[in-house]
Amino acid sequence: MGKKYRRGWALRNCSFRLPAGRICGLVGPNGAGKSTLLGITANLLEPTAGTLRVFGAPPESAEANHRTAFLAQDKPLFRRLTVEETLRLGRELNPGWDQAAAEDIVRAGNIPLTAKVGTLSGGQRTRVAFAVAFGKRPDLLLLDEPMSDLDPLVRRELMGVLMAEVAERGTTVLISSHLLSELENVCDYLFVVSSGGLRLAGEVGALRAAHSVLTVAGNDEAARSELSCHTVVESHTDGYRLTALVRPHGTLTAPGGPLAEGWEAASPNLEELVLAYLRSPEAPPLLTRSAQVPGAHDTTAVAA
Ligand SMILES: Nc1ncnc2c1ncn2[C@@H]1O[C@H](COP(=O)(O)OP(=O)(O)OP(=O)(O)O)[C@@H](O)[C@H]1O
Repeated sequence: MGKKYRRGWALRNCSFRLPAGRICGLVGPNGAGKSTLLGITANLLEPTAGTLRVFGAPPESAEANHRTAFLAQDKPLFRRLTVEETLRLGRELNPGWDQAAAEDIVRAGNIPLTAKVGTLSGGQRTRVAFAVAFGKRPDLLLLDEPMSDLDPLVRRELMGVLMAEVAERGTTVLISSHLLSELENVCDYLFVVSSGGLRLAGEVGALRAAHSVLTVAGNDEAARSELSCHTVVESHTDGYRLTALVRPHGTLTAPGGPLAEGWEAASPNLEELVLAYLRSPEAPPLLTRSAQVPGAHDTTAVAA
């Protein structure tokens, strides 16, 4: 699946799958194509090439629309409506609407139902947009940098609501964010995009297990050449230690393994993994088996 704007391709040759029931972090630098991917999934944009399927159906189908809720980056709400009227609109547009769930989220922020949306702070508006998205009781929740204007306590609270919802209902979530530490706590699946292409996709645990952070004292060519039997995603030095993120081939630390004495190996956290791939656009992409679309070319499957 791909999307071309007048300036060029925003996404290109994106064939991947997001299995249903996952909470997937969508990560990448500014302009990588994250909002474009979410917009196509939410049926606000059309792909230029290839196809995207939501629950196996086209995004424009009634089924996909009915089961999907999208919280866009700019949280579009009608400024002249009151909070109460906004929730009523949600109720009228969505057959499965859960008024109690939506009102609970609004009330927890002490937002009067009679307040006009245009008079709310940015964070309060985000809370109302969250309430509308959750009130829909979606099977797929698309969140585009949802937490950026929220204070830390509210972030934690709404993340808690998100986790409870997902645990209770098995909702599939695709959430874009630049806050890697926050994603690490909630996501069990990860997509890393850069320059319109997918770099990493799969279960966070499997992606971490497929990589190692290797360090060694010094900074010489000999040390770098010892890494050549592995796929080196990225390496850097602070002048004293060489650090590399690699996809190891074979056992690293076993006696007689491919690394000489002095090397230390550790499992990367999500932040180390993402940063290494973003720093090295030339590193080969990695999709775990569950993220691949078997036999399909230029097809993206969400909640499949
Ligand atoms: N309506 C548009 N017209 C032309 N180009 C666009 C349009 N929307 C996005 N683009 C371009 O497509 C590319 C991807 O943009 P997109 O908004 O999907 O990135 P993003 O990963 O969400 O970025 P950010 O992290 O800054 O929100 C960028 O180069 C952007 O300039």
